[in-house]
Amino acid sequence: MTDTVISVKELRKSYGQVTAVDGLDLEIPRGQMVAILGPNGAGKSTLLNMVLGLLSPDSGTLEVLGGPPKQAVAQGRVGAMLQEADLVEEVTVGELISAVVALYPQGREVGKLLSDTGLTSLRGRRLGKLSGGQKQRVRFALAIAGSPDLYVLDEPTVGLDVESRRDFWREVASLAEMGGTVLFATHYLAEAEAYADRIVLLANGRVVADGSVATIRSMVPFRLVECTLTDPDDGKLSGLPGVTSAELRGERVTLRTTDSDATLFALMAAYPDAHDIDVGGVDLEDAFVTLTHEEN
Ligand SMILES: Nc1ncnc2c1ncn2[C@@H]1O[C@H](COP(=O)(O)OP(=O)(O)OP(=O)(O)O)[C@@H](O)[C@H]1O
Repeated sequence: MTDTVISVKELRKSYGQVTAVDGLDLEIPRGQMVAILGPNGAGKSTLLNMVLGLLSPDSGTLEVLGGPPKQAVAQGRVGAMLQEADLVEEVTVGELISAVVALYPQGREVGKLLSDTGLTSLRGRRLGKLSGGQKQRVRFALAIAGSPDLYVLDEPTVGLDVESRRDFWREVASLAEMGGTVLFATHYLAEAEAYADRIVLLANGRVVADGSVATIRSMVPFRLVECTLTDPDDGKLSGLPGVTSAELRGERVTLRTTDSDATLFALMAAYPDAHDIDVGGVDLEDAFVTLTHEEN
């Protein structure tokens, strides 16, 4: 059995004049939890739809579980949760989930599936009567109903409240612990930071960064120096060695710098009363903005 779950080489897809995926290479091994990040229009959904066999590439190769995506999906080895997938309104949660579980050779036990996805109390309710977040939980239950090898989740936590999000990620982590491979797209960077083993950052249909959160953060050649000053002066701070930008919020100052040592020495000389000083790397959000802007 192959240990590569997704293998993508030189993948391209355009819609008329718009190039959505532009020569993408990606290998995802079994058991990895991979977040696909990128600004609006970066090509995330197009990539996921090709992985699910819903869209055909224009060129390049794409294999899922060692064969064409449609084959892996037909074998029930891929579970998907798509943005705003429609649900039949008239049937109840229990009826739908039982019917879908029965389609799979390795369908999960319905009662356990309902409790794992927080749907037990909604079992008898018609889908048309569910709230947006409850529908999202049903979509998740459908994605995991067949105990697939690969989970493809497109913005899975949109519409979920704080507690449901936490429960959702706990469940996804347990799927990965049991050897499942998870590929998810999200705009919630904190979720990617907390749960992904690996981040693939897309911009304009290309991979601009690929690695752990720490790797992605270290790709940005800036550090942040934060401190509290009495009477900070924007112009003076921006002129300190290494500083590329200064942000002032009252007396709290954040300096972006390419040379934190030089900045710090100059800062202490210019403002001897500087206190509560923090020096650190950029966070994932800063790295995201910097790396995707460079691409543009
Ligand atoms: N059916 C379509 N017809 C024409 N253009 C499309 C179609 N679907 C997507 N596009 C375009 O392809 C590009 C990539 O879109 P895609 O939906 O893959 O991006 P995304 O990263 O998922 O974006 P978002 O974060 O906004 O969901 C965008 O420029 C988009 O406008």
